[in-house]
Amino acid sequence: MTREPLIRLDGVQKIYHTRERDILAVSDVTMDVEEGEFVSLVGPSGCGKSTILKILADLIPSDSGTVQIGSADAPFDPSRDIGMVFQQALLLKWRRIIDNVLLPAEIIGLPMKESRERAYDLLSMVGLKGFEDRYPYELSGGMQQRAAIARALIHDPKLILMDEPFGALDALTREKMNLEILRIWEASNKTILFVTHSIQEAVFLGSHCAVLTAGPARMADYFKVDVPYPRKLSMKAQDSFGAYTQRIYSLLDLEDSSAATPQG
Ligand SMILES: Nc1ncnc2c1ncn2[C@@H]1O[C@H](COP(=O)(O)OP(=O)(O)OP(=O)(O)O)[C@@H](O)[C@H]1O
Repeated sequence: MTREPLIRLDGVQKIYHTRERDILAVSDVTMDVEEGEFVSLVGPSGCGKSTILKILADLIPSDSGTVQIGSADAPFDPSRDIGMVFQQALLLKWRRIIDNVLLPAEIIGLPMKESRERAYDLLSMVGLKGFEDRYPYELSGGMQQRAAIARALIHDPKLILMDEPFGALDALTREKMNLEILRIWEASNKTILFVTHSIQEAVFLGSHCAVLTAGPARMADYFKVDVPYPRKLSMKAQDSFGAYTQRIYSLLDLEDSSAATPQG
């Protein structure tokens, strides 16, 4: 028996209606995401990446096509089963780190004793053991983003949506966080959809890559990245890795499209 995908998008389209004009933000996005996958959504600014995450989070409706998350056997409730991480950590500056991590649990109304224990475990998992009682201003940008990741995991969601989570970090911290997020993904067994502008980051992290193009917004490709985990930064120098980044450069018209590309 084949397992149903966690997410099934089929012909999804989104048009924003403004006073001046209609904006085709997403045109015909089709993809299946199996539980436990790490899917990178890569593309230029304005190609509709955030719009896709908003549709998945049930924050906005799509205009046509099918959006299915979960199944009759495994129902999915966006308010409980999704954790979100944004470009900015968005921690409440008057709350200690532990209390920031506990915020979604408080909002949903989860039992506090168990949640507090889980928050300590998560902060340890993201490398913030010993920083539980600090305030956000006492942490670096990378540490704040780790706290935001712990907060996204506190209610044990099935799906993590990450919108350019490392976009505001310096290059070295970003590479370190790339390794961290893979470690957290492997330890937590979650399904992750990860939006990025960085082609290198998309390939390095993803078990699959969805490539979106702007003008008009459309899904140009969806392929499996056949590079084994655990991934190491040195893998970026491998031919197979380069072939995947080349494939995306070609799709985005950033490179000579005659270069060889792997089949996914
Ligand atoms: N609420 C809105 N009303 C009108 N247009 C919108 C709205 N939100 C997004 N858009 C437009 O839809 C298109 C896709 O936007 P979206 O934010 O999804 O792109 P993106 O790929 O996430 O961009 P970026 O990488 O710059 O964050 C853009 O042209 C944007 O201007």
